[in-house]
Amino acid sequence: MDTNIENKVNQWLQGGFDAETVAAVQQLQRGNPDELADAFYRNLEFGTGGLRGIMGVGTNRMNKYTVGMATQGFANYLKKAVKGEIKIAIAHDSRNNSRYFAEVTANVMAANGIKVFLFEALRPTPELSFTIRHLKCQGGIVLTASHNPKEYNGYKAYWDDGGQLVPPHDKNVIAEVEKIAGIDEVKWSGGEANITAIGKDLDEAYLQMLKSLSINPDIIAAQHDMKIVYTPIHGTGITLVPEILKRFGFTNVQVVQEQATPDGNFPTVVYPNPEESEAMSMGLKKAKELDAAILLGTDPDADRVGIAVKDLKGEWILLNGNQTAVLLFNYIIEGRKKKGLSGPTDYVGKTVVTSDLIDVFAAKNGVRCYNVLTGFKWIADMIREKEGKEKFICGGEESYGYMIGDNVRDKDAIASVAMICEMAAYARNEGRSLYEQLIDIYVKYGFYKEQLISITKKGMKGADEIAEMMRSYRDAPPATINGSPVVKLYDYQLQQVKDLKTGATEAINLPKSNVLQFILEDGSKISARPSGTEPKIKFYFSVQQPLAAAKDFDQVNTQLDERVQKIIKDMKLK
Ligand SMILES: O=P([O-])(O)O[C@H]1O[C@H](COP(=O)(O)O)[C@@H](O)[C@H](O)[C@H]1O
Ligand SMILES: [Mg+2]
Repeated sequence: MDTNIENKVNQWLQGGFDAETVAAVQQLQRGNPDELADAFYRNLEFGTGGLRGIMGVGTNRMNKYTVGMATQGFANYLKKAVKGEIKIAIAHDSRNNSRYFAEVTANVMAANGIKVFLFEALRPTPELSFTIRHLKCQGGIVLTASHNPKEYNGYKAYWDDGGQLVPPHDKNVIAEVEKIAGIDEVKWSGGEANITAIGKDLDEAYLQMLKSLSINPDIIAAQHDMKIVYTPIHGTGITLVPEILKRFGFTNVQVVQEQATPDGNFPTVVYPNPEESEAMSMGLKKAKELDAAILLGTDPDADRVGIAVKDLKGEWILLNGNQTAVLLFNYIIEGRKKKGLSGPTDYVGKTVVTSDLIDVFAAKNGVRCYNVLTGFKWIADMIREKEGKEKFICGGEESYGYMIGDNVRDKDAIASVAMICEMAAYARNEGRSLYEQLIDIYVKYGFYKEQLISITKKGMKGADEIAEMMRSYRDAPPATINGSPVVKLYDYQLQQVKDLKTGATEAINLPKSNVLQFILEDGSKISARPSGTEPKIKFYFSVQQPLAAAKDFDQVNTQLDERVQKIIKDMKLK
């Protein structure tokens, strides 16, 4: 065995870990050397969304010790970076061990003399972001692995603006964590008096803020009985989604009862991820039965939301994250304009792998649109940088995350559900459906079609394979894809975009990231990047074409679909 792994394993066998942990390590040693290597070959790292890993023993797993060491490192850094009193807020989702890890985190922070506001029970991630700002904390943590499978848990870490850690703070926290030689350097307990339970008051403040986001409350009043089906998929959404819909004025909200109870085993789904059609199937069934206007489903920590609506033939379809983002951004931009709320410095934010249709209609409406790297923390980072200079309106990304206004600095499914329902009510009031609305946008600005493929490659070996795939695309980019020449190559690792015809290069003004984008002569765009939260490599496809009239929708839709399939085939991804 690798000596690095061996050393770490020995440390866990001898270093004062509890008997149960030691026994579990020994059992892996005896029965499952591959699993043992995977559990110890590296330390859990801060990725796109903080720490995330499978629960179990080992340095590469989520457990009391890795959570405790991360927290001690975070505490050490906070103490160095902040002058005066330090306050932090802590929340958790419905996963197994989330409450326990939240208590471990609270105890370690408190034992370090930090004042802790700990939510009394599960709450949505965006509420934690709001709470940091509301209570003027210097940082915060949510114990959640978001939409990952049930074996996972995670640790989203926040700074004083309510956004997840970005450089230099993320690197600095990690450096502090790495300095911790062993678990006896962690202050596990002794500061209990520093912990204050929070709950209802924060809910109230957050809900009131959300209510103020409504653009057309009068239209909701007219359409209050629009039938809405909602599923929290056993997560935290149940704590606030029904309540915000009520406060927005909706009176006909049906919750999918079988998925209403928070449960870390997510017993009715394979993955608690609204991106997966399977996770939405129970909701869909109910929406069909009730002949609802819209179905919405949120992930366990209620920061992402998936929706389903009826298409032109009256069949239910799940919209992807780009389609929802397009509808939502368009509603907010146009709605603000109509209400006289827009201003000269208005801007929206999205990630580089999110539909370029948003850039197009934002520009046509006099709103700036900025692109950042994947990860909502980059949208939050941008807001902080532009604070006082430009006005943030909304943000979003293809992976079902949206943010409205800047009172929360992470994606917010509570706000999104309310706004999406308002948008559906608005369309309904005009005698239109959201699907028709989407087609109208395509006719006006161009038909953009996107698809995502994720290839799962688990463990140490999988990570190497993913790195190798990226390396070979980088070293030998394809000359053509689906018969169309690759004309531009964006390499975010090199921070440069290269015109492959002239050889000219331009700088990309974003932090380094392992992302590649191929732009084809026919306007198609293919992006590749390793996921920062799951053992996956992700490919994003985007094709486009003008749409002359709504009646041509089916035909152009088929053509664009075929183009995507051909690209996928040509790249040998299926
Ligand atoms: O997982 P969440 O919902 O907390 O969300 C986090 O991870 C998602 C997936 O990232 P990746 O493609 O690197 O796996 C990102 O899109 C999102 O911005 C980030 O906040
Ligand atoms: Mg989530």
